[in-house]
Order: sequence, then structure tokens, then C-alpha cells
Amino acid sequence: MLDPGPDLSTRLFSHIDFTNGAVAAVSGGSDSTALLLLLKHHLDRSAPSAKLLAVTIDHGLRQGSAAEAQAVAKLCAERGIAHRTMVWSGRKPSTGLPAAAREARYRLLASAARAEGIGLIVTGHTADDQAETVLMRHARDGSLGNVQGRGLAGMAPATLYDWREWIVRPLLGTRRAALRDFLQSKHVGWAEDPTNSDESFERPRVRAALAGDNIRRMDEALVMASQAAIERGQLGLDAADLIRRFASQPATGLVRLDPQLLSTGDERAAIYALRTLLATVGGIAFLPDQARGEALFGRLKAGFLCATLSRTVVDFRRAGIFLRREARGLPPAAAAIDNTIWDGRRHITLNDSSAGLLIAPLGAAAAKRLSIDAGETPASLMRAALAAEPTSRQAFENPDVQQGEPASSGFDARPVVAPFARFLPSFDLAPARAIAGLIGAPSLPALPCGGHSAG
Ligand SMILES: Nc1ncnc2c1ncn2[C@@H]1O[C@H](COP(=O)(O)OP(=O)(O)OP(=O)(O)O)[C@@H](O)[C@H]1O
Repeated sequence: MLDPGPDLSTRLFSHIDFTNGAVAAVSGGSDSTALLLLLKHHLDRSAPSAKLLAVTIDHGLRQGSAAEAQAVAKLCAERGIAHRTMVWSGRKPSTGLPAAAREARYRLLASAARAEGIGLIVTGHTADDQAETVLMRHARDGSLGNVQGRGLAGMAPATLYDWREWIVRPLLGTRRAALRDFLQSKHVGWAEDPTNSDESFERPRVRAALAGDNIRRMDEALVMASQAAIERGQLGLDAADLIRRFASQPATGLVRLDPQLLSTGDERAAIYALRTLLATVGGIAFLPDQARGEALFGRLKAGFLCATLSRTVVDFRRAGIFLRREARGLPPAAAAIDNTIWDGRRHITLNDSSAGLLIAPLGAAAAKRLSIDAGETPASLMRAALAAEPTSRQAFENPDVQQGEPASSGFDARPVVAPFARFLPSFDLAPARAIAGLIGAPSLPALPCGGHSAG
């Protein structure tokens, strides 16, 4: 645990690159208020020209949330820190509210950062938050000591949002009590969020169980998290290595796995590689669960098969193991919208002249008309994969457009690494990078903090 000594801010922030500025996410609670003041102190001393913008999200869910945002704005004005309040004005769902609020919060924080040309967001998650997260996940999947429970690594020290902004959590090793001591020593107050002590929610219940003298339990949880984080990082590195050695992409949307992947001797990494690839090809944000991944891997070891998992057809034949998006459930023809994700797999950007463009899957009949140089890959598989690629309705209806790739002028469709496209924890940098290289997704922005091997 770190004490709030005079060099606390150096210890917390000196490994982070603030050249391109930072957005500090400040709710007005103790942790993020301390984060802001410590960061300001650090930047004043070591990077005075770095841009700092404090952002408060007013979720509009509690009475008093606007006043809390105003209190943060006042503190910032007193300290010469730029501040912005962003209001979550969208429709509030009746179920899954915390998740929706979190989603909206990161979207708004990222848009504030983008507007200022800042690529880094810092949050005030603490060691206490980390312990709570790990204990909640443990209670859910009961996998204490089972390092295959990826969630037991807790929150990553850095997470890439939307493949663009890095969310960094510099306080993950610092206890809330230390931050509160720091604020009290500076005579700075903070807001108490009543939902943090409302024990009808899971996190406050875990928090209450950890309160008081239960330091040992918290320390145990943190040790478990750091061990799991190391193992998870290593699993990612091993899976990335296998992806580079055994996966190729013979056509857009078609991934080929060399059957040698089944006998490398590192089944854990091979199954992890398989799960990440299945989610990518199927355009699914979540990996297929471990049990299904293991079962599929076992069946592949037994011989040729054709199966579907995570919207991905797995076709093991003499020429190799092929993965492609299944034909069912593709998006219907719809007006193309710039800068959106199509089918969870393709990032659509429109050319200037694309008003009124309709986008639809190419479809089997049109794919049949494409002339394909299949090489060693079965042409039927290449066609089946291309049939699930987006094309513009205009191109589709033009019988002259029959050559090469289905995506034609009017828009660009860049592949995305579906399971990591929204949130990429730094633990998974290595497999994300390997898959991006495989499918031609944009490269990743550099990690703004040292000390974490990205592979
Ligand atoms: N309304 C918000 N506006 C800006 N950032 C927020 C907001 N809510 C949460 N955050 C960010 O996410 C982090 C973790 O959120 P969490 O809900 O655990 O914090 P909190 O209890 O609201 O406040 P704090 O962490 O400041 O005590 C915060 O430290 C802060 O950086």
C-alpha cells in the first residue's frame, strides 16, 4: 500500500506518458478527487504544458447529481483546471442500469477526450475497487485458484476503449483510506454516493464485508488478482504466438488454422487462441465460454467436422480448419451510416459521395459470380466467406461488378477484432495485436504506460 507522502504523485504517475494530455474522470467522490489533485500536482512539476481536462458525467439518475458536478467544477476553477460536465441524456433502461450507465460514461468520456485531441483517460479505481471486483467475480464463478477464470485478474491497469483511447487506472495499487487521508490533510471534501452503501446492490455488500478489520481478506484478493494477471498476460502471449504460427487468412472473412495447432502441447493457449478467433470471425463481443471452447477443441482433435460456435462455422477438412461467419442472422439491407460497426465485424466509413447508400451482405448468389483464384483453399469456402461480407446495394445490383473483393466504392469496411473492439484490457494486448495483423484491422495505439508487456 502506498502512503500519501510528498512523492506519492510521482510514484503514481511517473510511468505514464502525458505528452498528449489527459482526461481525468472525476465523479466528485474521494478517489477521483484525490486522483485529480495528485495528477495536477504531478503535471505542474513534470509536464506543465500537458493538457489536463477534468470531466464529470452527470448520469441524471440521482437527485443531487447536477450539484455534485457543479462542486467538481468549482474545485477545478479554484485550482485552475479545465472542467467539463457531460450529461447522459439518453433513454435509461429499466434493467441493467449500472451496465448501461457505465457504457454511457465511457462513451461520453471518450467523446470529451476526442474533442480535445486527447488519447488518454485516467480513472480513480483503487485497490479497494480491485479487491471488490475480484471477490464478486470469484463469488459468481467460484473459481478461486482457478487461473483459467480470466476475470480473476480483475481490472487491467490500462484498457483501450474503441480501439482509440487508453483508459489508465493509476490508483489500482492504492487504498481508498490513503487517498481519503490525503484529501483530509489538504482540507478537501468529497461527495458520498449513497448507492455505494446501498446493500441491495452486490458491490456495496462486498464492500461492507471488506470494511473494518478485514484487511487480510482484501490483501488475499489483491494477491490473487496480481497472480491471475500475470498468468492471463502469459496466456495471451502464448495464444498470440500460436495465432502467428498457425493462423492465416486466405480470403476476407475466411481464417485458416493449420491442424498442427491441435498438437502443440499447449492446449490452454490453443483453446484461448481458438476462442478469440471464433469471436472475431463471428463478430461477437464476448468469447465463447471456456467449456464450449474446450469441447470444440476436443472434437477437432478427434477429426474432421463441421460445427458452429459464436456465429462461426468451423469446418475441418483435409485442406485445414476453416473459420467463417455463418450465413444465418446477417444484417438485412440498411442505409449505411458513417463510422459504425456492421455485424460486429466491419468498421464502415463512408466516402463523401455515399449519401443514400444501402449496405447488405453480398449473398451466396452474387458470391458465386465472383471469379476467385482459390489456390489451395477450397473455392466453395472462399465464396461462402465472401457471401457474408458487406457490399453496397448499388454495387450488388450492378452486374458488371463481379471481380475481386465485394466491398466496392462508396464505403470502406475495415475488419475489427470483435471481442476487443470496445474494451481491450492490457492483459489481452498480445492476442489482439496478433489477430489485428491476421485480419487486417488497424494497428493499436501505443500503450501510454510502461511496465506491461504487450508482446
Ligand atoms: N459520474 C462520473 N463522472 C466521471 N467519472 C466517473 C463517474 N463515475 C465514476 N467515474 C470514474 O470511474 C471511477 C470508478 O467509479 P466508481 O463508481 O467506483 O467511483 P465513485 O464511487 O463514483 O467515485 P470515486 O471513485 O471518485 O470515489 C471513478 O474513480 C472515476 O474516475
